[in-house]
Amino acid sequence: MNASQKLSLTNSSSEICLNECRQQIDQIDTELIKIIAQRMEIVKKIGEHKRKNKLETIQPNRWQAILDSRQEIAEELDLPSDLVLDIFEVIHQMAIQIQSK
Ligand SMILES: O=C(O)C(=O)C[C@]1(C(=O)O)C=C[C@@H](O)C=C1
Repeated sequence: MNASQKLSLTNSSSEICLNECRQQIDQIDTELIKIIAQRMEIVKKIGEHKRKNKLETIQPNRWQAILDSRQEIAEELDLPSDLVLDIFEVIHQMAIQIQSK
Protein backbone atom coordinates (compact mmCIF):
# COMPACT_ATOMS: atom_id res chain seq x y z
CA MET A 1 0.00 0.00 0.00
CA ASN A 2 1.47 3.39 -0.98
CA ALA A 3 1.40 6.49 1.25
CA SER A 4 -1.63 8.12 -0.39
CA GLN A 5 -3.64 4.88 -0.21
CA LYS A 6 -2.72 4.62 3.49
CA LEU A 7 -3.82 8.23 4.10
CA SER A 8 -7.15 7.75 2.36
CA LEU A 9 -7.75 4.60 4.42
CA THR A 10 -6.91 6.18 7.77
CA ASN A 11 -8.95 9.28 6.93
CA SER A 12 -11.97 7.45 5.61
CA SER A 13 -15.13 8.14 7.57
CA SER A 14 -15.62 4.46 8.37
CA GLU A 15 -12.09 4.32 9.83
CA ILE A 16 -12.80 7.40 11.96
CA CYS A 17 -16.03 5.79 13.09
CA LEU A 18 -14.21 2.56 13.97
CA ASN A 19 -11.70 4.47 16.09
CA GLU A 20 -14.41 6.53 17.79
CA CYS A 21 -16.51 3.45 18.44
CA ARG A 22 -13.50 1.64 19.94
CA GLN A 23 -12.78 4.62 22.18
CA GLN A 24 -16.41 4.55 23.34
CA ILE A 25 -16.09 0.82 24.07
CA ASP A 26 -12.88 1.46 26.04
CA GLN A 27 -14.71 4.08 28.14
CA ILE A 28 -17.75 1.89 28.68
CA ASP A 29 -15.59 -1.10 29.69
CA THR A 30 -13.73 1.09 32.19
CA GLU A 31 -17.09 2.21 33.62
CA LEU A 32 -18.24 -1.41 33.76
CA ILE A 33 -15.19 -2.44 35.77
CA LYS A 34 -15.63 0.54 38.12
CA ILE A 35 -19.29 -0.38 38.64
CA ILE A 36 -18.35 -4.01 39.35
CA ALA A 37 -15.79 -2.74 41.89
CA GLN A 38 -18.53 -0.59 43.53
CA ARG A 39 -20.84 -3.62 43.68
CA MET A 40 -18.08 -5.67 45.31
CA GLU A 41 -17.52 -3.00 47.97
CA ILE A 42 -21.18 -3.40 48.93
CA VAL A 43 -20.82 -7.19 48.79
CA LYS A 44 -17.90 -6.84 51.26
CA LYS A 45 -20.10 -4.85 53.68
CA ILE A 46 -22.84 -7.49 53.48
CA GLY A 47 -20.14 -10.12 54.08
CA GLU A 48 -19.12 -8.39 57.34
CA HIS A 49 -22.77 -8.30 58.42
CA LYS A 50 -23.12 -12.01 57.63
CA ARG A 51 -19.98 -12.87 59.60
CA LYS A 52 -21.19 -10.94 62.66
CA ASN A 53 -24.67 -12.47 62.46
CA LYS A 54 -23.54 -15.96 61.45
CA LEU A 55 -25.53 -15.94 58.21
CA GLU A 56 -24.81 -18.17 55.21
CA THR A 57 -22.77 -16.61 52.38
CA ILE A 58 -25.03 -18.01 49.67
CA GLN A 59 -28.61 -16.76 49.90
CA PRO A 60 -30.49 -18.86 47.30
CA ASN A 61 -33.82 -16.99 47.52
CA ARG A 62 -32.24 -13.56 47.15
CA TRP A 63 -30.03 -14.81 44.35
CA GLN A 64 -32.96 -16.33 42.45
CA ALA A 65 -34.87 -13.03 42.78
CA ILE A 66 -31.83 -11.22 41.35
CA LEU A 67 -31.57 -13.64 38.41
CA ASP A 68 -35.30 -13.31 37.63
CA SER A 69 -35.14 -9.52 37.74
CA ARG A 70 -31.92 -9.24 35.67
CA GLN A 71 -33.34 -11.65 33.09
CA GLU A 72 -36.43 -9.46 32.77
CA ILE A 73 -34.29 -6.35 32.29
CA ALA A 74 -32.20 -8.15 29.64
CA GLU A 75 -35.35 -9.17 27.76
CA GLU A 76 -36.67 -5.59 27.86
CA LEU A 77 -33.38 -4.41 26.35
CA ASP A 78 -33.41 -7.16 23.73
CA LEU A 79 -30.27 -8.79 25.07
CA PRO A 80 -29.80 -12.59 25.08
CA SER A 81 -30.99 -13.24 28.63
CA ASP A 82 -29.16 -16.59 28.93
CA LEU A 83 -25.84 -14.80 28.31
CA VAL A 84 -26.77 -12.04 30.76
CA LEU A 85 -27.42 -14.80 33.32
CA ASP A 86 -23.94 -16.20 32.57
CA ILE A 87 -22.46 -12.77 33.41
CA PHE A 88 -24.39 -12.74 36.70
CA GLU A 89 -23.17 -16.26 37.46
CA VAL A 90 -19.60 -14.91 37.30
CA ILE A 91 -20.60 -11.88 39.42
CA HIS A 92 -22.12 -14.22 42.02
CA GLN A 93 -18.94 -16.33 42.09
CA MET A 94 -16.93 -13.14 42.61
CA ALA A 95 -19.23 -12.08 45.47
CA ILE A 96 -18.98 -15.50 47.13
CA GLN A 97 -15.19 -15.46 46.83
CA ILE A 98 -15.00 -11.97 48.38
CA GLN A 99 -17.34 -12.88 51.25
CA SER A 100 -15.41 -16.11 51.91
CA LYS A 101 -12.05 -14.31 52.43
O1 LIG B 1 -27.67 -10.27 49.29
C1 LIG B 1 -26.72 -10.87 49.81
O2 LIG B 1 -26.86 -11.59 50.81
C2 LIG B 1 -25.38 -10.76 49.24
O3 LIG B 1 -24.41 -11.16 49.84
C3 LIG B 1 -25.23 -10.22 47.86
C4 LIG B 1 -25.30 -11.32 46.82
C5 LIG B 1 -25.08 -10.59 45.45
O4 LIG B 1 -23.97 -10.66 44.91
O5 LIG B 1 -26.02 -9.96 45.00
C6 LIG B 1 -24.22 -12.32 47.06
C7 LIG B 1 -24.46 -13.57 47.56
C8 LIG B 1 -25.80 -14.08 47.83
O6 LIG B 1 -25.98 -15.40 47.41
C9 LIG B 1 -26.85 -13.19 47.32
C10 LIG B 1 -26.63 -11.96 46.83
